[in-house]
Amino acid sequence: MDVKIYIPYESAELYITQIAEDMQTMKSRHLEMVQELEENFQIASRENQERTIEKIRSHYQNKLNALKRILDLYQEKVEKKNTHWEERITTVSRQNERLQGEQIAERRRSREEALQWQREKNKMMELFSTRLDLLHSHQASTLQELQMARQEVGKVQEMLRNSPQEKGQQEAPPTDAGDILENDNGPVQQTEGCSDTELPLEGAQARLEELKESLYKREREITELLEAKQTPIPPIPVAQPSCAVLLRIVVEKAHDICSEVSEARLLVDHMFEENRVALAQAREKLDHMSQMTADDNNSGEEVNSAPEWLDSSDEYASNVLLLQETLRECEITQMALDCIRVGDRPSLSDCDTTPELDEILGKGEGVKSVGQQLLLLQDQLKQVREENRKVVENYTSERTMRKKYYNMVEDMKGKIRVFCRIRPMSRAEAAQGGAIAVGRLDDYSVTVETSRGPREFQFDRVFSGESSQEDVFQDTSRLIQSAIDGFNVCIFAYGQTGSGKTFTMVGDRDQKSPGIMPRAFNSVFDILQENATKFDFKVSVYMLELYNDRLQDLFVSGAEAQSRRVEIKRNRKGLVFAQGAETKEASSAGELFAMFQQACANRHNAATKMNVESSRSHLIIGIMVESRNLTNGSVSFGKLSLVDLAGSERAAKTGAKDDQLKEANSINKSLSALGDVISALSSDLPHIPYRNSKLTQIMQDSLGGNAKTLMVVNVSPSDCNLDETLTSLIYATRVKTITNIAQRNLESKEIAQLKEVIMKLRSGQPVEDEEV
Ligand SMILES: Nc1ncnc2c1ncn2[C@@H]1O[C@H](COP(=O)(O)OP(=O)(O)OP(=O)(O)O)[C@@H](O)[C@H]1O
Repeated sequence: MDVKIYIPYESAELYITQIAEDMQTMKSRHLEMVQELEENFQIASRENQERTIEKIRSHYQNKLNALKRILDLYQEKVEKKNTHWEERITTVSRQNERLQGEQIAERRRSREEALQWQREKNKMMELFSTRLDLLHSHQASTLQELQMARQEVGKVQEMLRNSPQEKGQQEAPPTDAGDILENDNGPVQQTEGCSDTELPLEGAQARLEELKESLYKREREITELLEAKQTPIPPIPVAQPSCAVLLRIVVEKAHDICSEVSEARLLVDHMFEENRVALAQAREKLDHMSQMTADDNNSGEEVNSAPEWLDSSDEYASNVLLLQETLRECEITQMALDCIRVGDRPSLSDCDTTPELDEILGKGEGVKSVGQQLLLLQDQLKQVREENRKVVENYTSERTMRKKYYNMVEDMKGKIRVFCRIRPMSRAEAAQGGAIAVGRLDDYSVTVETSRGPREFQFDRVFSGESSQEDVFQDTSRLIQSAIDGFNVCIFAYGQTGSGKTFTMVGDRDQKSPGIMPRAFNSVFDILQENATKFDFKVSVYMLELYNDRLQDLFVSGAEAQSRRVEIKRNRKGLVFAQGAETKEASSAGELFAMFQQACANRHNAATKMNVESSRSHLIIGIMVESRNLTNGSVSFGKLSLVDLAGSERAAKTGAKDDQLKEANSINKSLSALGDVISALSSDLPHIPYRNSKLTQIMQDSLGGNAKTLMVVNVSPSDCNLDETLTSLIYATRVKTITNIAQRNLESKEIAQLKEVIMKLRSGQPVEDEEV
């Protein structure tokens, strides 16, 4: 049964109002809760996001750390390899030097031997000419006698011809003569008559005999003389001990090289093997030929007759000779190579008593063969040296290439490039008796002899005292192109006073050897000229001096310079500019150079103990190049800063007093501020103290900034300046680790146009509609 409860209207209204109010309260509470929940959700999602970000960050940090570790490992490896190669190079260069020394000694020895040979030859020539003279005189007298003999023979023949006639005349009339003959006295008379006619004949015969005898005698003498002429020249007494020593030294040295240089050892082994094969082949061929000769001899009818082909061909004989010669050479080479490999020390007496060698050398030609053998060994030594040289060359070029690519990578990373230039020893240093303590090892390394042994430094390029201004500039010209392409480029020289900074940056006094600055002026305008069809260029320049911590405009002099206030400012992009300094436009290298000369004339120089024309200020030249691309209208702004720093110095050493002492203090202060900036940058410190000096303020965009920077560290080679040189080199090494963030200053056509409009508006010029 339904029970109905009636609530009075007022109460019901009250309840309903109450319920409505409660519901309203609940709703607002719910809304609050929803809002709270939403807020919580947002907080939670933000936290989530942050956690994710943190996770990603740590992930990448880990990755970065891993990469860093890999890089470190790689660098360590590279350094290890570097040291390994350097050691090898040092060993090889030392060997090379030793070999060169030996070569000189050998050359001297062979010159002496050649002189001795010459003397002996002259002696023999004299002997020959006296013999020839003798022969000639003999020949002349023989001819004379022959003439005489011929006359005598003529006479005898005449007499012989006349005698039968006379006989006929005597026998012809059968007269009294026969009677006479028949007389008792007749035969006597006849005999007498006969003996009268035969007497001259007998005399002629005797004379003939005499002549014959004399002719034989002459003939014998001439034959003897001729024979004497044909007898071999007695062996020239070459200084055998020197040969023996030379042979021993050559073999010893070759063995030393082989034991120290593995490539040489391999080469000798290879040569030995090749020679062994050649020797076997030559022997085989010679055996074969002798066998053929013997066969032909046996098959021939006459035992002693030579084979047909032997008779018919001279070629055969010469082939045999050639083969014998080859065999002999191979055998000598074999012995020499064996000695070199094993390290035997042959002496000439050994050679003389070794029957094997006797056989090879040939008894009568001992001296000549030793000479030949020496020549052979010298040839081989030359070959080994040549190979050695090639190996060294390969090492060097490989090392150079590696460093070149390493530098390129560093350059791309934005590392500041550092060149080191060692100037020649100055007269003052030579007079002080200073020894050379700093030297260039190769294109990239410099070595310093310190009291604790040699210390090596690596740079992007190293120039020695012999390097020309052109050599130094050649490697900097790439940066000038960068300045024109819209980069900020800074080239500065650093080093102790008198180390050659001004020589490097400016050149010598009369500009016979211009330095980087004048060369850069030419180079800028040469590049502009080359690109004149593609770009429109504008070149402007300021030249400043930082003297006693005060910036001075070098385009003005005297009182005006004193009154003008030049301040270092940086634009929004962080680029440094000199406010208050005059900026002049230049349209040619000549014009720029004239401005430079004017500026140099206003610069502060003074003589110090260390340098007769010491720069007492820092010279700063800024060349701004604005180039408008004629094809796309884009504009780029590049700045080439060229800085010749004043020299760091020790007051005591330079002999500075009064004003000069003040100058020196100011220079040293600014340089030490520069040192602090370099230290902070190289140690990655959060704060870089650029503001400590005007010099560091000027160089702010070049060191750790957005410029491409090249520093030339100049050093003296003398041990008198060893401390300063070491300090400079250590600083320079630190600078090398600083990374810049080089950026191109490029604006699109539109921005460039708008800027132009603003400029026009500022200067109150009218602006066309289409310009905007
Ligand atoms: N590479 C070089 N070849 C020949 N002479 C040199 C070379 N470098 C320097 N010199 C000579 O050495 C002397 C000192 O050089 P320089 O004036 O350039 O030194 P610096 O470092 O600028 O000195 P400072 O800091 O005192 O101005 C000069 O006479 C210069 O001609």
